[in-house]
Amino acid sequence: MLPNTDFTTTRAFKYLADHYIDINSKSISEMFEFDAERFSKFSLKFEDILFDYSKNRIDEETVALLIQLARECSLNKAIEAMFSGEKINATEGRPVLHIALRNRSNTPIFVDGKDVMPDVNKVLDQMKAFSADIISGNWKGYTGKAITDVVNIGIGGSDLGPVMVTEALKAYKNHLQMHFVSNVDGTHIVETLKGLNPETTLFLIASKTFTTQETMGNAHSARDWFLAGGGKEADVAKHFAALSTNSEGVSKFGIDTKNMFEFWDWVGGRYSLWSAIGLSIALSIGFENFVELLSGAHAIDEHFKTAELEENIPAIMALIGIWYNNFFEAETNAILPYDQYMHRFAAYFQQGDMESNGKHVDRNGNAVDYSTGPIIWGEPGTNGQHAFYQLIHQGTKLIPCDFIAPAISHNPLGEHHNMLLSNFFAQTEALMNGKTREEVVAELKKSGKTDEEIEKLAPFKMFDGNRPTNSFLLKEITPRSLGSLIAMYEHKIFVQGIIWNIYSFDQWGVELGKQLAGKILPELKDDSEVSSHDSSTNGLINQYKAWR
Ligand SMILES: O=P(O)(O)OC[C@H]1O[C@@](O)(CO)[C@@H](O)[C@@H]1O
Repeated sequence: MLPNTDFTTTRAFKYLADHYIDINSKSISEMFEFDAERFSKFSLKFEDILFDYSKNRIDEETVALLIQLARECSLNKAIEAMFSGEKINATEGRPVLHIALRNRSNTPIFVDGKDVMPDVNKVLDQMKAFSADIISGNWKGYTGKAITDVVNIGIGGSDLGPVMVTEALKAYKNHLQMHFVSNVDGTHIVETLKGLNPETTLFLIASKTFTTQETMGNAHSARDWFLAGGGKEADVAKHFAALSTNSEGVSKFGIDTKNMFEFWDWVGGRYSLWSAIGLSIALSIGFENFVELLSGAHAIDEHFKTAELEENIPAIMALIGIWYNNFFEAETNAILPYDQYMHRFAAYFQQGDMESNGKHVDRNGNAVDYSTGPIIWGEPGTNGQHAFYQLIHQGTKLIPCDFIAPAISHNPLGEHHNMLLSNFFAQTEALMNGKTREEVVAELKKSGKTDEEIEKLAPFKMFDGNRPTNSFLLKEITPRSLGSLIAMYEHKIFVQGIIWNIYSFDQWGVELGKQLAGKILPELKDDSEVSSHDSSTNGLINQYKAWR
């Protein structure tokens, strides 16, 4: 069982509340001034990833108290419970074992007395063979042509992970054109299928439950498109595969279950890219690179399981996040990858983090009286600098930021990477140091402004600084390093959920909207006036009917 501690009643919490006053009496830049060793004290390296957390509003006492907090919340016991297959997803009665999907050491992991690894490896072998067939052109469509385009149809965890990884690892892609359809808005599938040839298109219907409205709607439309384009019912098996836990639903849809790649209910949707859901990744970058991705994540799993908390990167990430979330009342966390290929990384962790820890009830079923999951957002650098960095630098909200960058670009072009990285380094420095009034006045004087102009302008050009950031510098974004980075964030989410005493692996909050949509859909079938809702919903529906 998971521990069940109210972290706000721990001694560490009380000490941290007192320490908050102390840490606010000094700035990050002052702490650097007084400690030449600060960078080495507050940075960790894992293989070719440097995690620098020194530009935070912390000192050694902060870190010690945060680690004490983790200990008082029995974090290590919780880690052990997850890795040993305990049913820690208690409201669904399931283990949480995405770590088994990438368990490259093949140590047995038991669920209900059965080692799951043989099944995991069986599906990996099936993915390997299938990927090789498609990539090599051995697999032929109904007119005998090789597959050229792959369309993954899925949403949430059945889309965001494959999209993020295939984009982040585009430098490793082969000749196959990858497409992703997720939204039930007809535009998404219509625009995606434009220009595709049914003879050479493979559809992956990615759905853990095989019941999700958007995915099933798009899957049926894809099949209609295929049949309208010349395919026959008998040809569906050559152009459709399913990635799911629901074999009954798959065969009911008409997909040959030999083209079904199964996974299990102990894989959460937002943690499923390592499973059969990752088939589009393997098709795009090759199975060997997919295994490298798994291996990178597995290396972090071992690190997370064994490293002392003081050197445990996911634990430190999580604890610093709790420091800002629960003591500085920071409501959001920005993830800012300085790499264009990583443009969907923040979006991926919007689901990963917010669907895991966006909870208001603790593990006893009681409403919490403290803040839980942060709002995750972000865009690649340097674009964000021209969009929302004004608020991060001079706004009234504290926004802890994670900056991520590779030292080596996959597209070295002149000075571009130096320009990109100069911004990566400068932004965290600027957020920390700010700009004092004296510096502003000196600058304005030098530019020839009069004293009166300086007096007027100075307040607007000052930066109070002391705005915290983490920096992740990767040697290069490779399948392995990306796998490690994703796993770091996954385990950060786990640690925060344990300390907030919430269940991070169910998602009951997504059900109500779906239920109400299911009630409204039949009302939209005809043009009769609707009056079964509040006046706003009735008004909106009836205007929709009048206009459509
Ligand atoms: O993979 P599937 O079963 O189609 O679910 C898709 C997504 O829908 C959810 O909102 C759950 O309903 C996400 O948790 C999940 O990743």
